Amino acid sequence: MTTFAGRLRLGVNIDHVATVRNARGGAYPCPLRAAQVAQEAGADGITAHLREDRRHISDADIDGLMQVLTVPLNFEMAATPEMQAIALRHKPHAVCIVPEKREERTTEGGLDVARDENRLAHFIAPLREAGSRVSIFIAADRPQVEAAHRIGAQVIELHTGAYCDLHAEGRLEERDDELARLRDMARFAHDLGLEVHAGHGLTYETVQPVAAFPEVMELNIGHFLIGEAIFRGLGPAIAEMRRMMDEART
Ligand SMILES: CC(=O)[C@@H](O)[C@H](O)COP(=O)(O)O
Ligand SMILES: NCC(=O)COP(=O)(O)O
Repeated sequence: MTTFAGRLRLGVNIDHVATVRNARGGAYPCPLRAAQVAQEAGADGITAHLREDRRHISDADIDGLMQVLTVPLNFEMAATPEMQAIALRHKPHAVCIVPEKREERTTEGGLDVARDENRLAHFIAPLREAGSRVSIFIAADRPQVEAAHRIGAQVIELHTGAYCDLHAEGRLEERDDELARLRDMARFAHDLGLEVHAGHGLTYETVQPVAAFPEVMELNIGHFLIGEAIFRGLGPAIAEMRRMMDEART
């Protein structure tokens, strides 16, 4: 039987507060302060991606988040020994394994779990044993969902970047096709027993159709909210996203 538990959670990604800070190399704006504001504005969790090149979030940011957060940390990382050691030291609530390329501007696609199944199964086992929920960031692609399930992940996060890009480019038929793929894979993953999250590139214009999928338990949203904070402040920007998510779910 299909069951859907709890309200849709909002994870606020604070990476790009660190991007602005790092543009000048100083201490502000402070990602920890952003996390605290996000918590107060209704974020159910904080997401931070410690990239191998440390272009935004730093090791010290992760240390600080582990100390100050009162909501769960979703620690995004590449499947490398260095990142595994950091995750095992901190034991965050959740670890989301993402693909990473030095030359990319942002996370361009989902992880190819199907191609790297054996290695990834061994890679995530100790993270699960340490108590972190393991999530895999993938495209809306059935073989990838099946492979994520086989390796023992508890969660998948569906990459919504393609859907959002197609919307921004006005390619509306293709956008709707991608949205249909996201909906089908959310359903399929849920029926396999995986918890389903989604995120990347979501905005006020694109969030509601994804928030309306009953199988989706969490959305992770960052870049747009940090940009919107310039105009209305971080707390109000998050509160409006929260309101739109709730509206889509009713
Ligand atoms: C994995 C993911 O979607 C987010 O971490 C997003 O990538 C934000 O970080 P970047 O902008 O560095 O890709
Ligand atoms: N995993 C997606 C995420 O954390 C937020 O992505 P974005 O909203 O910064 O593109």
